[in-house]
Amino acid sequence: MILEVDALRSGYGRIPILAGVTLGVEDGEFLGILGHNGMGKTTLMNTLMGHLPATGGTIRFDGQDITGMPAHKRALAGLGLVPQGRQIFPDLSVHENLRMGMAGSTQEDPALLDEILELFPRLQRLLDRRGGALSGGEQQLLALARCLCARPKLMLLDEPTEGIQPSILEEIVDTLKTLRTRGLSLVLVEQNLDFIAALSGRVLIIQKGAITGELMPQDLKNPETVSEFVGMTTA
Ligand SMILES: Nc1ncnc2c1ncn2[C@@H]1O[C@H](COP(=O)(O)OP(=O)(O)OP(=O)(O)O)[C@@H](O)[C@H]1O
Repeated sequence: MILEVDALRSGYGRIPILAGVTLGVEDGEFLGILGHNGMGKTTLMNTLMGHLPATGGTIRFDGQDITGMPAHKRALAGLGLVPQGRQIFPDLSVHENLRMGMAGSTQEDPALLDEILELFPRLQRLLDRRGGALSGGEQQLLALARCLCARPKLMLLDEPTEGIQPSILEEIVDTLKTLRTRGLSLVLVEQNLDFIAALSGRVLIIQKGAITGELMPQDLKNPETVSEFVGMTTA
């Protein structure tokens, strides 16, 4: 198992948000976590990455206990986060943003850059453009590509579909499927049912900071199941 999370707790100041999350991700698995606004998805991602301290429980990644490890060491160990809202550098070019993703290594690796641009042909044509001048979907592609520049074993992906047009969503699904064939593991938190169903092998439900159920991706096509488990109504 590449990730084992046991009874994980965290929050903001004295406000508890994660109330004991337990989950596991197999090597090469794509795990979806579905929940609507405010249920703790981003808090979970930030606690796994080490941007928020755990107040209880343990996180084991790739054979070691990383619960108290700082974020940059988790990144070196092979954990990558694509944050909600992308958080690319708006004043740097696409090329410079990608180089920032390689910051853990001492110099630019041209072979790695070529490998990544092959996965994201749209970015190839935009290399000199400022990050801030890209569309929302292009920024999401850049955020994904930048994360891959650190060669993560497990990628944490926080609501990538927010504000993105359908054609780019399809591109993102295809690219992630290619990465799955190359052995990447993924934890995807989302509220977009189609996107999470297209990529996940299993889907956990998060409600009020706890995992409350597990569905198979095909279950998400059934509006009754979704409203029963997630409290969401499908459009
Ligand atoms: N910096 C913060 N300080 C205090 N409370 C916060 C902070 N960030 C988030 N929260 C609260 O924590 C809870 C969980 O938020 P979180 O962002 O993890 O949810 P989410 O499932 O990712 O939702 P969304 O889709 O809206 O991002 C919410 O009640 C939110 O108001």
